[in-house]
Amino acid sequence: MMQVVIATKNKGKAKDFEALFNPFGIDVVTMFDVAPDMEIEETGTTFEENAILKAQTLANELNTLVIADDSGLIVDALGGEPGVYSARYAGDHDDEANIVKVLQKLEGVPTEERTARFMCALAIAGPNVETKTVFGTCEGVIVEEKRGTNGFGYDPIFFVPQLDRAMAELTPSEKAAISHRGNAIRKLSELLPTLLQK
Ligand SMILES: O=c1[nH]c(=O)c2ncn([C@@H]3O[C@H](COP(=O)(O)OP(=O)(O)OP(=O)(O)O)[C@@H](O)[C@H]3O)c2[nH]1
Ligand SMILES: [Mg+2]
Repeated sequence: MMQVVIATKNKGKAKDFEALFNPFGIDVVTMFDVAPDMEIEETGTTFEENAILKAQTLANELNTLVIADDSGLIVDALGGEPGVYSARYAGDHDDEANIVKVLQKLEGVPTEERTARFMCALAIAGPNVETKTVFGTCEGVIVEEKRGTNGFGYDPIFFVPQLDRAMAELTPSEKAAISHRGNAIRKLSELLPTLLQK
């Protein structure tokens, strides 16, 4: 079976990538499988910088083609926070604490001002290719209470007007069809055939 290596240690992201790649008969391999002890410090100040950093570091280590995802939530009323620091906004990878912090900061903010978007930068790096980056977004509104149990991160408070449900109320394939990650992958897939020929 064909496989793609993703430079991630986030199990929620890995599930998103499975929903995106498995329908094409492609297996998803993560750092848990190929580099469980490796820690990549995200020192960049943009999604793009961190995605490139993660993709190149793992690609150099494995000498193979690697995709990395750096992503986050941008809330307009919070001046773009939590942004690049989404995973560590309240506590390090503490999804529940991160949600509580966003909801507290938005207390009293009316629905029409609770607009937000998920951003995803995907970088692809490998031994014989020039590193490439693509971006995907998904527009939404931050609701006042959690809804649904699917997905990860901020999905329970991210309402998708297009589907009239929160991201955490979508099935993995429904999320894949509209998410920032799905939109970025669809751009990357246009580049993949050229990249893989090199
Ligand atoms: O509700 C969400 N649905 C999503 O679809 C989503 N995508 C990103 N995020 C948030 O942004 C952080 C990424 O930070 P991030 O790119 O550094 O990833 P990470 O540290 O979790 O894993 P890794 O890939 O770096 O190993 C994540 O932890 C989440 O808080 C999401 N939240
Ligand atoms: Mg990270």
